[in-house]
Amino acid sequence: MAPRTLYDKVFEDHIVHKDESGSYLLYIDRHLVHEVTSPQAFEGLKNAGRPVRRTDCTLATVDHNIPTISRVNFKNVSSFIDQDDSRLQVETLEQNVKDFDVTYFGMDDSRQGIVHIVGPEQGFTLPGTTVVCGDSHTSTHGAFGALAFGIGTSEVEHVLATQTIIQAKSKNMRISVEGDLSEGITSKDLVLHVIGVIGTAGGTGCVIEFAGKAIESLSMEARMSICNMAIEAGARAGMIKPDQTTFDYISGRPLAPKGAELEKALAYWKTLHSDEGAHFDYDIKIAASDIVPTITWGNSPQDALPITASVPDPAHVTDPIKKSGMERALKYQGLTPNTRLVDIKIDKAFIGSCTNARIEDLRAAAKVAKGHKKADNVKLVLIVPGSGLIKAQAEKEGLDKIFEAAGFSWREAGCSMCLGMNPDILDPEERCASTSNRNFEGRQGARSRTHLMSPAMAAAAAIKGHFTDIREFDYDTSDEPAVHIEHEVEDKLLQDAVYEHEKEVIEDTPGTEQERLYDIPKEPESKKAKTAAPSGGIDKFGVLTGITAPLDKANVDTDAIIPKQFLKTIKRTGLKSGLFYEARYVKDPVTGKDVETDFVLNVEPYRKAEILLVTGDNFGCGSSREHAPWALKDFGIKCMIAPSFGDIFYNNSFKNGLLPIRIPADVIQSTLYPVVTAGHKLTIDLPAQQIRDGETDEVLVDHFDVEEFRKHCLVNGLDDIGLTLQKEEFISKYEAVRREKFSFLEGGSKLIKPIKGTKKSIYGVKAQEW
Ligand SMILES: CC(C)[C@H](C(=O)O)[C@@H](O)C(=O)O
Ligand code: SF4
Repeated sequence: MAPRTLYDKVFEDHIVHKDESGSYLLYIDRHLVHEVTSPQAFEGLKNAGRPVRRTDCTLATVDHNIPTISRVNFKNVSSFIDQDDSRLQVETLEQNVKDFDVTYFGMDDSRQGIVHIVGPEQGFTLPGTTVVCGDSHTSTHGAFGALAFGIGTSEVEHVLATQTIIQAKSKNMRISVEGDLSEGITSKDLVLHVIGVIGTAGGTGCVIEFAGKAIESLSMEARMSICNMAIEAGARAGMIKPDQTTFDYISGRPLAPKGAELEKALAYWKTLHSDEGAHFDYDIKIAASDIVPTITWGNSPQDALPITASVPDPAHVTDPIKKSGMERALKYQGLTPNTRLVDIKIDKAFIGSCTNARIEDLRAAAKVAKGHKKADNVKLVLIVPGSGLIKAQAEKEGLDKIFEAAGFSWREAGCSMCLGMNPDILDPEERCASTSNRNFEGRQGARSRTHLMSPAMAAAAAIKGHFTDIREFDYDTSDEPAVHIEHEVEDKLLQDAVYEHEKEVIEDTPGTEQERLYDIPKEPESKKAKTAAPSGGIDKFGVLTGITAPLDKANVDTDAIIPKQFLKTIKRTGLKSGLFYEARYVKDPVTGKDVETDFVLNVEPYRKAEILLVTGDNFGCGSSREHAPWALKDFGIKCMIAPSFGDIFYNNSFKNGLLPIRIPADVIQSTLYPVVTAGHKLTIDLPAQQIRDGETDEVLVDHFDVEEFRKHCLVNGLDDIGLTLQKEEFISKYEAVRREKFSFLEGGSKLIKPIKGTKKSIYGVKAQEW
């Protein structure tokens, strides 16, 4: 057999079926679910009378919408969450997990937390598995050597119904970080540096394997931070080969295999590495010694600079798209070119998110905060642990006390100010030192200004009141040992906790030990997918002649296409007014009402545009929110043309009957843009894969690429869940083989019983006082 990459191996081990057009049906081992991207998927199942195929492969928690204030008085979601739409989304999930028998960690369960923290923490995420979630940062789980990627809501429904996903094979990219990281340099600096080098579109169409000595010497927490941000480099997924560090992390976790099954798993996991001589489409080398403390200045994660640098000056940029992008970012961020980064003052700091809210991150921040107080100009420092268990662990180590003594605010677990779907947001023009992963316009609140950095750097900025080079920070080293917990001690704590919890589960579960641990709970025959209703169908796409709106911008993220406040709906429609909301409206200072700007879609004739012609790369990057294509569709857009698209957005568009077309930037500039700006419509002929001038019928693009299977579905208006269910025979066959070969994956989340209402932490300490 030819040498294969880590990605090739995991991909190939999950192929259920390959059709003639070259499209694959992949089996999904682990499906994580949260409240924002699941309501419409469960609704779809209900409408079609479909069950969740593998409840044991599905695990749900709640994270985006929940307040992070103390839960001392928590009774239930209805009385605890004030915001109506947030409450509705959480309540809808709670109803759905009951209706579909999905294991759920709710707000009264100390295992609740950010979905990407909970999966690994429970041992649900395992090497060599396929992991999906309706969330772009699912790439996090790739740190275990899993193939993990974000999906849209239609795909969530597809996975719930069929336990499979339709996929094209991505390209292989390797980023090797050679040598040792310098003292004080963290995984966050490393990943920001990498994105600064390859750009936010650098990984488009690829799965990135992070390799090299610097990566291998990192802890699992640090590896997760890196894979977490692979999506910010535009990649489909990030992966790191599993090794002893991985196996040690997994061992003893509640859902990890045990005994003979663990031995069997280890034998397989040890084969998961790229073979000598395996082919990589792109092979990038980075010297670890080049990496210094890194922070972002603009509105894209690629706007990363060493802390020793100054704000860039657009006067030195020649490329017109880059120059105007830079000018816009500087204006938005309220920055003056050539100001030293260390001279920029902050208003708030946020230490949290699925990138940096693990115990190691909190320890790093506490080490900096110890013995200090936040600066007077800093109004708020939010410390938001990634899960209830991390919170409990931090409290056991006394980190909460260190933070409180420094004047920081110690909170309950959730996504919090990373996205601000809950009440934790910045006020307009406030500047935040943030450990999250996205610095998009409006990300942390309308007109908010975000700068990404490591936990230690964010804590140092909070103490000093301005960005600070952590290498020059004055640590209170005399107290350091009190904060630093030896790994062995920590591991022991975790092991005890896990076993204690597991005993509880096993005692409650009938059957033999082997059955209890490894058997899939039997679905009643009547609930099997066979009963599924026929395909629902999508709008057909044939030949479209439509008004085409030009959009002269690169890296348009899905946060910009549809901001977070519109994600709280539990429906797929009604999003028209939210489309490009921040760009289309400004608030009238007197009346407080929305007033239209001169954004292209507010101008005639583009109010009736059906096609969007984007000149810059990477349209629809970032978040997996399917609300972006829903909003475009609601507006009337049916086709988007751009040099490249964010992977998840590209997929989501097809699922909704929208056609994204990739056309090289120079062809757009030289051929399409002049026709469109001259006021001509375009004709998109999908069957012929051609673009013509809508007025003269002149052929402008003789051939554009589109995968055969996607074209087939679009032209015929086919719903792919219906199509996949016709492949039941292949799915069952794969499952039979999987039961033998990967027996250590059986049982999944059903090995844990929901312990709703429990006040007990698995650490055996009083984690929360509710
Ligand atoms: C809500 C969800 C769709 C979104 C994502 O996909 O990333 C969110 O987690 C984010 O970080 O923007
Ligand atoms: S990126 Fe932020 S909002 Fe998205 S899952 Fe992670 S913590 Fe939550």
